[in-house]
Amino acid sequence: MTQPRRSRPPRLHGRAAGVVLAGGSGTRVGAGINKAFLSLAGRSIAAWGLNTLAAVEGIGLLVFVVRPEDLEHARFVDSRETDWPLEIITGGETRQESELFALRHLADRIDSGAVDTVLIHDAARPLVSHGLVSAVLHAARETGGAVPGIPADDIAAAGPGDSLAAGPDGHRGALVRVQTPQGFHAATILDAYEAAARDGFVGTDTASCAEEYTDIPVTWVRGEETNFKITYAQDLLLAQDVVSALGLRSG
Ligand SMILES: C[C@](O)(CO)[C@H](O)COP(=O)(O)O
Repeated sequence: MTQPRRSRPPRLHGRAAGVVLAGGSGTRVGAGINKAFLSLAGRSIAAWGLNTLAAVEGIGLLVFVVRPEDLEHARFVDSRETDWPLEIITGGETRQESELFALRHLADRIDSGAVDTVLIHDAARPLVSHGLVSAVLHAARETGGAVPGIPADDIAAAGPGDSLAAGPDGHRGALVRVQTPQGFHAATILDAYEAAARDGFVGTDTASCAEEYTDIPVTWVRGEETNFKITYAQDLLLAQDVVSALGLRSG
């Protein structure tokens, strides 16, 4: 059931921009529509992450990246499921291209200094916590780039180039399972994506492009097991269980 629409406070302050990516087909979940718009405890999967990012001090605007065929769904999320206005744009053929389009959408505000940091998040990770978004934002502001990660203790060894620069709890250089949101100094990551576009580079996530095209020592903060990505139908069932077990609500 959809929540009643609430009035939108004239809030958006802060120089960080949140970007939520729902530009893939998201069909492996097998529901016939993009998983980002499936319902999780009364709101779309995408709305959960959007509302969490919106609540974080320092995030001043939200860009929601969707496929052209999902624009109607996105407008519904904007008008009925989030309290803050979304800037809805259409993405590209790949994640890399969708990120590029989001950064270009912000380019004027990045150039003017109105946006200093960008946090890029998967719509398919609805249960990211306020604390984790905040931690990534703070770390990104300190170091230029930060991602959430969970040490992959079950993997025996990390080869050179497989690891991030530094992380918490003595896990420096450890191999980690990377999540989102991934936060970066805005002007640096915009330049990186423009350079990558010129080269035809296609990375797997924001950190991979940063590692290829910037000198930022991408650091990581401890991620959360509950911040898993919904890919298959069973992931949605798990998310529903987590929501009810932890008594979570969106917005
Ligand atoms: C960025 C990411 O969430 C890291 O785990 C993951 O690579 C996203 O994959 P997707 O196929 O672009 O959703």
